[in-house]
Amino acid sequence: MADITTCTDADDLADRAADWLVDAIAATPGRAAICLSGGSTPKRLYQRLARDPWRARLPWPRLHWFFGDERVVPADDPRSNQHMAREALLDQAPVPPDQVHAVPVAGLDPEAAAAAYQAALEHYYGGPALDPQRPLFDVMLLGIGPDGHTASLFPGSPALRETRRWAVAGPPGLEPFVPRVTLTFPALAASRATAFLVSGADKRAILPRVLAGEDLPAARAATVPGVRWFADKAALGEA
Ligand SMILES: O=C(O)[C@H](O)[C@@H](O)[C@H](O)[C@H](O)COP(=O)(O)O
Repeated sequence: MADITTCTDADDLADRAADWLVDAIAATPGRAAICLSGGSTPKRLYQRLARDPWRARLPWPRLHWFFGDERVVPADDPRSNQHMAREALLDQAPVPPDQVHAVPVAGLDPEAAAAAYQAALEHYYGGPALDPQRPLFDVMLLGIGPDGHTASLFPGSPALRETRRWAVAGPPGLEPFVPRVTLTFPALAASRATAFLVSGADKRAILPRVLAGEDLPAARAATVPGVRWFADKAALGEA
């Protein structure tokens, strides 16, 4: 049975997810890696983390920030996940700049960006092989698209079959139709704690399909033990 926190609305979802994240980090000793989701839903959560009470409760000097996927556009492009996260959180809080590990899209070559991100992940982790006893991330935040994608793992994408690399380039599956870099299932699964944030009536059709375990990327990513769901009533069809 899915562990779903039913939230009144997008603001309540952001409050509850922020509390969950702060508690998850408090339970993690030492350096901690938070992998941010893109899209629009998480923005409210990120804005909350930058302000009290959550700001005061986060151990900023020991936090490292990663991205579950990125649109291969300039870092200052409004479609960039890095751009959204910096505006909402990373440039608004005491985050050491070298602890933000954005997908390197500067050259705008998706394959090169994926390879560079893979190298950055391996450098942070300390090697190229994931140890199930030692997760890569401490917190993984994910969303679901109306087609059942998560990160930039879209239905039918070759990236769904990747078992070795942690980050790959891939085609867009939905707006914005720009090339993507995405974490793969092995990387998404390598997290101590995982939460899906699902808000809005446009998720009303896809959410029950994902929760039912249909063959969809978000459903596969949600098979990790202990996954949490924060969904508002609009997405649950209760509003
Ligand atoms: O780059 C992206 O778009 C995200 O990583 C993507 O996986 C997102 O989580 C879903 O598309 C849901 O997006 P919304 O939260 O905007 O509905």
